Amino acid sequence: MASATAASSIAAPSSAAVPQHRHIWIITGPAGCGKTSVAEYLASTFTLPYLEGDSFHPQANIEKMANNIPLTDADRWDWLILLRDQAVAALSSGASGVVLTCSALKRKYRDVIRVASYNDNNVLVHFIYLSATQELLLQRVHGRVGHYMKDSMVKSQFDALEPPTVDERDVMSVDVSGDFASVQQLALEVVNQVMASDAVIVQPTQA
Ligand SMILES: Nc1ncnc2c1ncn2[C@@H]1O[C@H](COP(=O)(O)OP(=O)(O)OP(=O)(O)O)[C@@H](O)[C@H]1O
Ligand SMILES: O=C(O)[C@H](O)[C@@H](O)[C@H](O)[C@H](O)CO
Repeated sequence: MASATAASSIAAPSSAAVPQHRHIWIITGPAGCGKTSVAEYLASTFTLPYLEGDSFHPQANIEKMANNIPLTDADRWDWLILLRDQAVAALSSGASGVVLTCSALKRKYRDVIRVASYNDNNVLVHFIYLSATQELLLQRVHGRVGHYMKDSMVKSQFDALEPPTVDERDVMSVDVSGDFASVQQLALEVVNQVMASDAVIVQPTQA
């Protein structure tokens, strides 16, 4: 039978896993892949600020998309730089990480966000790419109500898309063909893996 002694009943100070970096988590993929629900889930699970990339588009971009006109590279540059600046600002305000949604369809768009870590060695950028077929996203966008982006725009998103390649080592791909709960679980596993590899174990200082 275990018996607690006076000495063993005093809890020893425990070691702690402390992240070495601050993290920008970008949830990416074409319209309708589920960026919003994954981002909200991760932000609430890890208590991080959440930036909805679409809400930073200038009105001219929203009007184009609402009128079924795909954005060009020129339409996106300033928006991408603004998203990067907003993410960096969230970290500068003291957050240990920030979750950002951004379609980031092309490699050069992802490169714009990557600059955040070139400018600050304490910052790591990670892309969680929500992978789906065009057919599935057509169905999901078709079923969505009250959004300016209609299913007629899904094809143009895939035309522009440059799916991340294996040499983009900061990208983790998540298959979103499952239901909400299973997609959220896959995204959670990805974040947990990165956080585990970034952690150092800090032993408590002895009094
Ligand atoms: N795993 C899922 N299973 C079923 N439906 C889903 C799933 N994920 C998202 N949806 C639905 O698909 C639609 C598109 O999802 P959502 O708006 O989150 O995508 P998004 O990537 O944020 O899109 P956008 O870039 O256009 O803002 C929504 O109606 C959402 O409820
Ligand atoms: O780069 C783009 O073409 C845009 O960011 C789009 O992806 C939309 O903002 C989004 O899909 C809204 O539905």
